[in-house]
Amino acid sequence: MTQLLLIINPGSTSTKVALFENQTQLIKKTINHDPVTLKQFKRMIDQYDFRKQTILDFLKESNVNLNHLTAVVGRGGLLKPLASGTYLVNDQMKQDLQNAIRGEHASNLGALIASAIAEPLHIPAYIVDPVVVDEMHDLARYTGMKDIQRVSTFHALNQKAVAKRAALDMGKPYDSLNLIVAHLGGGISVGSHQKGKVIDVNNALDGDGPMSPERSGSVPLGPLYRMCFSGQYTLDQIKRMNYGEGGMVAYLGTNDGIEIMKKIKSGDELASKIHEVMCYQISKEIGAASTVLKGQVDAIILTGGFAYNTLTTDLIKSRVDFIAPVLIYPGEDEMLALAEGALRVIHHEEEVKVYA
Ligand SMILES: Nc1ncnc2c1ncn2[C@@H]1O[C@H](COP(=O)(O)OP(=O)(O)OP(=O)(O)O)[C@@H](O)[C@H]1O
Ligand SMILES: CCCC(=O)O
Repeated sequence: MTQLLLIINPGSTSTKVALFENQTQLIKKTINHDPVTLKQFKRMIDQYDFRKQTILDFLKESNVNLNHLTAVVGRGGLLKPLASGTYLVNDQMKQDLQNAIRGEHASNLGALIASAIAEPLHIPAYIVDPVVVDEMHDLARYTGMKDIQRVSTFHALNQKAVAKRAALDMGKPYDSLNLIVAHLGGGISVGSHQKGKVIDVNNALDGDGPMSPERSGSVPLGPLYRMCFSGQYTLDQIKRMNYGEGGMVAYLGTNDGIEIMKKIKSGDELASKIHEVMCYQISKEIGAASTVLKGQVDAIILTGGFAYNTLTTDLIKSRVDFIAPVLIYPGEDEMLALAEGALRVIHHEEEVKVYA
């Protein structure tokens, strides 16, 4: 039977919308949001009406008859730690997202907008592999500060989708392989996939791991806490140095990979240096992940927007290809992964999970 699925993927800089007939993408649009427009909204939830309207406008322009939809699928946000899978959007989930119980992120809007569109049509809304998928082993949860625990927050949807695609291309089941997946997007996460489970990963949102186009990644704690208590900065300013205004954008004034590549090609030495620093830090994180997997690594996978750049992938490759073959899957597979997650539960191949 034909299933018509509306897919909604809110990112920090854009909202991606697609319509799938079963596994076939019929239409897709990436609606890029002007940073000045987004800056007007204090909290992520304040963007709800704006983002929802842009989606509805696109569906109207594309003459999509909403009455023909079978389900709406959104990218899942900062919820309680969850097992990988497809979840029905329910009241508890919506309440937790509205209250941002685990923090602010654009993906928090995925379930809320999906549900608002699905409810009047009396069809289900789902999320798949939200950013809080937690398969971390016990050792990875500890830090040297007794009161601080590491939590799993990463590009779970794309990391899982691309790892499964690579496994298919390698002719082996995903759960028989050890893979290191580095998602190189606006944020950067490097996951250690051990036989189908992401047993360790840097927290891409919370100042852990390599710097990224718009995040600081890990910094030494001493200078950071002295800054925090110097009286010169507000909490909000410090947060922005870590998230949104940290990393490449702090040095180069832009988080746009294409613009950064243009700068490098035109001989901008600072751009070239900072790009090399980012690649060095990503390589170090991959090296660390190889110890998590005790050196038994079948492949290293580079994915996300920055994996389109051969300059980036070559620099990383030159430092890590002694560990395992490096495979490049540029961009993301998130829209198909969302559609497939919903189809698996619609076809009863997998049981739908309930958020509590
Ligand atoms: N062809 C390209 N060449 C260089 N950089 C690119 C290219 N395409 C995208 N990028 C860069 O990749 C980054 C975004 O990657 P991606 O879409 O994977 O991000 P994300 O973290 O999933 O989410 P968001 O889009 O919300 O930042 C941006 O810095 C973008 O400029
Ligand atoms: C938490 C993963 C998503 C991101 O880094 O934006």
